[in-house]
Amino acid sequence: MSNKLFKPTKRLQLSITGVVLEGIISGCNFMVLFKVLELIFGKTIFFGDILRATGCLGIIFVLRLILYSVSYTESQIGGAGVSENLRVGIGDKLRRIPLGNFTKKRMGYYMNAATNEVADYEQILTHKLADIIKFCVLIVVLALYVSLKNMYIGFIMFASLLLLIPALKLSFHLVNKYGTTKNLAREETVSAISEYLLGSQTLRSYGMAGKKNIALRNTMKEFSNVSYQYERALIPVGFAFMFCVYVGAAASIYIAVNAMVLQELSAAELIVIIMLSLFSCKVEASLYVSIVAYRNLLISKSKIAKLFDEKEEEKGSGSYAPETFKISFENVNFSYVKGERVLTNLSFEIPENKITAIVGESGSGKTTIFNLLSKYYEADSGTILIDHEDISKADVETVLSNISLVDQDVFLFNDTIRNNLRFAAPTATDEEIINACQKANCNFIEYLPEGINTVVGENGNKLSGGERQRLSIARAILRNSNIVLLDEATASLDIENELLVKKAVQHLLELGKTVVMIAHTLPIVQSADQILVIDHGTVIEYGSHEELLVKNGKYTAMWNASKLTK
Ligand SMILES: Nc1ncnc2c1ncn2[C@@H]1O[C@H](COP(=O)(O)OP(=O)(O)OP(=O)(O)O)[C@@H](O)[C@H]1O
Repeated sequence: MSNKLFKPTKRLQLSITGVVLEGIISGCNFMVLFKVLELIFGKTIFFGDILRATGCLGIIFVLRLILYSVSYTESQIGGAGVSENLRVGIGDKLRRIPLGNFTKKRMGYYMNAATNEVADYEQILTHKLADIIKFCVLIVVLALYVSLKNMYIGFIMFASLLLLIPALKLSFHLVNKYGTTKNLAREETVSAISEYLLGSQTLRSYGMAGKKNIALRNTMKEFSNVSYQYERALIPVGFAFMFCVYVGAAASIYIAVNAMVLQELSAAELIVIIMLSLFSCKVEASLYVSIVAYRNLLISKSKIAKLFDEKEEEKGSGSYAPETFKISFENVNFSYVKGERVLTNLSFEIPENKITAIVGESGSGKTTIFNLLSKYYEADSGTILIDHEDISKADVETVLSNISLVDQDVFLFNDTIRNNLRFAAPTATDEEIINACQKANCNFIEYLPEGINTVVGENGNKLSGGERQRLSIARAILRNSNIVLLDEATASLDIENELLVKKAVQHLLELGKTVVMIAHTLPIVQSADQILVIDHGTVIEYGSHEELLVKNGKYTAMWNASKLTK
């Protein structure tokens, strides 16, 4: 599929033909010049000849201008078309890549692929390919033309063209070595910039923004160092190649002068051959630079192709249609990094239509449980069931259709409250939206001048943390999924907001949802039907608040500690 996306469109192929033709026609200027020189040296030039020559040069100029303008426009349109197809293709591919792949580091890779790499590939199509073909054809035509005048000079021109082979072989080796590193450094820079932009508020508050941000500066410095190394490695090869080409041109001029002395060449032929020898040096230099740049830009193409080859989420291989929403983990093992176990033989049951709270020390694996349940990651072994249906047999979308996640980082679009909620249920009526807002205790909407038509600002920055949190619960209610996961949903809230969120969660229960919440503050989990205490990726205690206190274990210790910090 990806090969199809890389293919130049018909318009682009046409524009390449146009550029090549324009290049060949430019060579005709020399023929007109040659004719004029012959007439001058033969002392047979008349005013009419000058007019005719000027007319020919004019026609060549107009033809070139038309071909160039049409080809340039067509190549830009065709190139933009291929870029658009590639970017749409990348967007579609990203939809099928496991969600767990979207780490901060990988984000830079994906962003770089969709922006810089595609732009580089567009350059291959709009400039480099046509230039390479044009220069190749032009230089062969010139060498053939010169061969007709003097075969030795023609031979030198062909020989210097052959010098391209070792020069390019060596350059390609260097491009592969330094170009790949340069490409990686660019990826790192994109990652660092996006991380910097996302965290700019925090960085500013610590006075680490702008030039003071050493990490970002180092990444940029590394990129400019690698770019410098790349150029420095290539310059000697290019210089040696051009030196040989100019020595060849000097030899051609020497042979041509001798041939004129021996009266084998006319003065007009001598002048044209000198001009063509020097012109072909320039064309060869451009050809060399274009091919090396083309090879470098191909790294971008292979990067995009690699993205298209990335492993996709497993398609659902069996039937999956839970009727109830009891959740079971059976002997689940999982590691993010090979050898570093995060969940070990984890087994538990979460009853339907009840609140289950997951507590445990930081890093014990609570969020990881949610990550596996939402299929952001796949378990290494063991089974995760929703109503006896193995979620590994279902598509991510199918599993997520039953789950709503409310976490600390509520994502809101810079749009109205109505539209922010409606994306959870596109067909929801205003009445249903208002109803969900009431159930989620979003009473603040009543005080907004435009009610649900109020624009919430970029990522909801016109709302408080508690208001955003309750909107997120309203979204979950509107979505009407049977399982609601709350990951530290009240962590950053004051007592008043925490209470409102608690009430909203209670509403979820009334709606018959299976609610699972991760919470650090134990008072909020006190009323949960079941509490799972996680330690080092395994359940060490479970039961209600009262049952756990009787056990006098880890939960009791946590409970006592929480009372002390009050
Ligand atoms: N994407 C990741 N890649 C590698 N390791 C990870 C990743 N996410 C979490 N971990 C590690 O897995 C372990 C469990 O993390 P998890 O986020 O599940 O803990 P948690 O109990 O939710 O912690 P907290 O209460 O602090 O949020 C931690 O040691 C953490 O460093």
